Amino acid sequence: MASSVSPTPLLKDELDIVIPTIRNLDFLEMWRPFFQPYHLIIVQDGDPSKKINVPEGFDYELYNRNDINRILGPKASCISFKDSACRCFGYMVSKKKYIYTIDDDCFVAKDPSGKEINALQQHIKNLLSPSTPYFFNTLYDPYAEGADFVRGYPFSLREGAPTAVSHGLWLNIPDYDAPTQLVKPRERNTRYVDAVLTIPKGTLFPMCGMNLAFDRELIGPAMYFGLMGDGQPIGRYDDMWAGWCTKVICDHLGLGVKTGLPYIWHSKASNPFVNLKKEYKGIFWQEELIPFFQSVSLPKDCTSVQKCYIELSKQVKEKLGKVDDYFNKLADAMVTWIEAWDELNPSAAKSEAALPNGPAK
Ligand SMILES: O=c1ccn([C@@H]2O[C@H](COP(=O)(O)OP(=O)(O)O[C@H]3O[C@@H](CO)[C@H](O)[C@H]3O)[C@@H](O)[C@H]2O)c(=O)[nH]1
Ligand SMILES: [Mn+2]
Repeated sequence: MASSVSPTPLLKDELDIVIPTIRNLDFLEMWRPFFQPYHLIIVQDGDPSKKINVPEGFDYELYNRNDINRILGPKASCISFKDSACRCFGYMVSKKKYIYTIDDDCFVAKDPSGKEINALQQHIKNLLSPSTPYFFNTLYDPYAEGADFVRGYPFSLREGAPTAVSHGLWLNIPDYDAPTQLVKPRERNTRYVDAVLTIPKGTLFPMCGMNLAFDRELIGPAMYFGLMGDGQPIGRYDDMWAGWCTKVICDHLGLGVKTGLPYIWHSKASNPFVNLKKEYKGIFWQEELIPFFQSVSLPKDCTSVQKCYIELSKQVKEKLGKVDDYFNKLADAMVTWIEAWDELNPSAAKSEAALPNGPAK
């Protein structure tokens, strides 16, 4: 039987919540019932002299730009400034097995019955149950209560693959790109789709960083949110870049990526004109980036996330450096990120991915 009815463990000592912010964190009041047991890692972006108020009763550590520069020294150059991409610093300094990252304009959503959604609990459920990247289950998540593998699903594949990423969605303000926001300024997402899907092996997806959880030990070093914001020619492609790198590495290492439940309520539409300026180059660059990631092949001796990521950075430099010099800088920053990661996580740096590479190709 694929589904299990045991209660979802809290994992309160195994999971950190990472929040990038330029605002006060009053949104936490609404999440208190779900987030209070957890340790928060707050990455304060922008002016480090600004005081960020954290509501009473939360256990947290807060890092501003001065802290990032102090901790990483010259390697701080790989952490974006004045962009939510800075959140990946929180992934690096965490010591926990799991990460949940959420934006400070995301609130508790309600399901169609009116019940408040504990997004964190659903992400934990998603991460603790296997994925099915090698064969699509038409009844969606076979490990969910009340579901299973359907007839014709090979029994040899029903053990599934370890889940590395749980990608949640958003009610109200959808994560649209600027052109779509401009054309449909009043569109709101009111559709609650009660499904969790594994993204099939060999398929990329647009990963949004607003409501995202992942197994830091399985895939953490791939979750670099790139060079965005101040001094960079592009923004709002931080999570996209991380998602494309993560997916090709998950496919290579035999790990799964899920998308769907849980929903959060995204309350604030960012300015579409500001977003257009940030996204502009990305909108045509991605027509070259996607074929690149679709054609990425990682050698068999890339048996750890770090080795995969370094190999990927070489291919980025070789194949995307000619698209724009930005990708030469990004490829170098990818290496700096891994160096910084391994410096802050020395024990993990030595561990190899002890995971099957999925069924023989
Ligand atoms: O310079 C900044 C701007 C914002 N933040 C913090 O990042 C998140 C997201 O900010 P916001 O909600 O204003 O922006 P969105 O357009 O909704 O962000 C989504 O789009 C993508 C941006 O790359 C990403 O998937 C989502 O984050 C908030 O917590 C801000 O406080 C920041 O740190 N620095
Ligand atoms: Mn937002």
